[in-house]
Amino acid sequence: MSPIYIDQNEILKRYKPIDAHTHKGIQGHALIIAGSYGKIGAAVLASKGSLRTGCGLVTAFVPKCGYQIVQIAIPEAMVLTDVEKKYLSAIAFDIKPQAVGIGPGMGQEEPTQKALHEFLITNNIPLVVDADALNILSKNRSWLTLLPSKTILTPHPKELERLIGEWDSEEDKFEKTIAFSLHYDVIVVMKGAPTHIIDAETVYRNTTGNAALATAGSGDVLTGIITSLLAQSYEPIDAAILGVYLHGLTADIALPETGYQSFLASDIILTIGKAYLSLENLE
Ligand SMILES: NC(=O)C1=CN([C@@H]2O[C@H](COP(=O)(O)OP(=O)(O)OC[C@H]3O[C@@H](n4cnc5c(N)ncnc54)[C@H](O)[C@@H]3O)[C@@H](O)[C@H]2O)[C@@H](O)CC1
Ligand SMILES: Nc1ncnc2c1ncn2[C@@H]1O[C@H](COP(=O)(O)OP(=O)(O)O)[C@@H](O)[C@H]1O
Ligand SMILES: [Mg+2]
Repeated sequence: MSPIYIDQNEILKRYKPIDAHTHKGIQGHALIIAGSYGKIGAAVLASKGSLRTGCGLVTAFVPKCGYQIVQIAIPEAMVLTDVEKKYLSAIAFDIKPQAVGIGPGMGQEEPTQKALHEFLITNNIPLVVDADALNILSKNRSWLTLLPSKTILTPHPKELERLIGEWDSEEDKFEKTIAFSLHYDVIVVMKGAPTHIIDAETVYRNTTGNAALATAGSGDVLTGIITSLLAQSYEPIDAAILGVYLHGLTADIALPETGYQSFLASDIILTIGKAYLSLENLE
């Protein structure tokens, strides 16, 4: 297994500069399904990450307790609420998003597990699956076959272990993840230092990012970034590659100002603009 390095060359092959005549109606609508009582912040971080990455519209689907929080934290986002107060129990919406990001801060209550199952049975919108949605799938492995082809899964190492089982070496970890990607026809973003992306037998290795990203919510923001790119019509593999690269690049750009310790997940969101601008300068 020799990886393809995700560097400036790989990014410029994939990056699509903005069309001067675009408008919010064709710039992509991302739906973020996330949050539970005490973890509405995860929905806020993912939704804000989506908006800053350039999709035209973002809707957050959250439990009722998240309504005011998201509206106040992000006036640009629209909010739909579940019937339940503290957790998700029935995922229903009458909008037509081009991509859905599901899982950050969602918890694993029984009704939430059922809601995810029912959503997956009918959903055919391109999907990013993270955090508790991954943990629920690990507990209900037969539901993995319901994922649309080339769904993007974004596990951190513990979530990956829950999905593929324990590994006894790095090589074994990659072999198991490749087998998983092939079996379920999904893209696996193996988050870490560095992050690898597995698309069937192809392995990509990211070249951006640093230890400043070891902070609460940085994965939630990545989910928002990749969902936004997917909503903007990037192919799933390109959304995963560009998303992971931009996410890491924000930490590299911000580091001289924040240092490792004081960097927050919100700084990723604030620095996405500079990360994009650095791509424009490369062209
Ligand atoms: N502000 C918020 O609302 C936040 C909500 N969050 C949500 O909280 C829920 C729980 O997420 P967690 O990831 O904390 O819980 P998990 O139980 O999935 O993961 C934590 C465990 O994984 C291990 N781990 C994590 N990253 C690792 C790495 N790079 N290498 C080795 N081990 C690693 C940790 O040591 C720990 O044992 C998720 O739904 C998540 O989205 C978190 O993102 C934190 C912020
Ligand atoms: N030391 C590190 N170097 C580079 N990237 C890191 C490091 N630690 C964490 N990250 C990145 O930060 C993100 C953490 O995601 P995750 O663990 O899901 O966070 P959370 O669930 O709190 O949002 C991943 O994208 C991971 O690759
Ligand atoms: Mg996470």
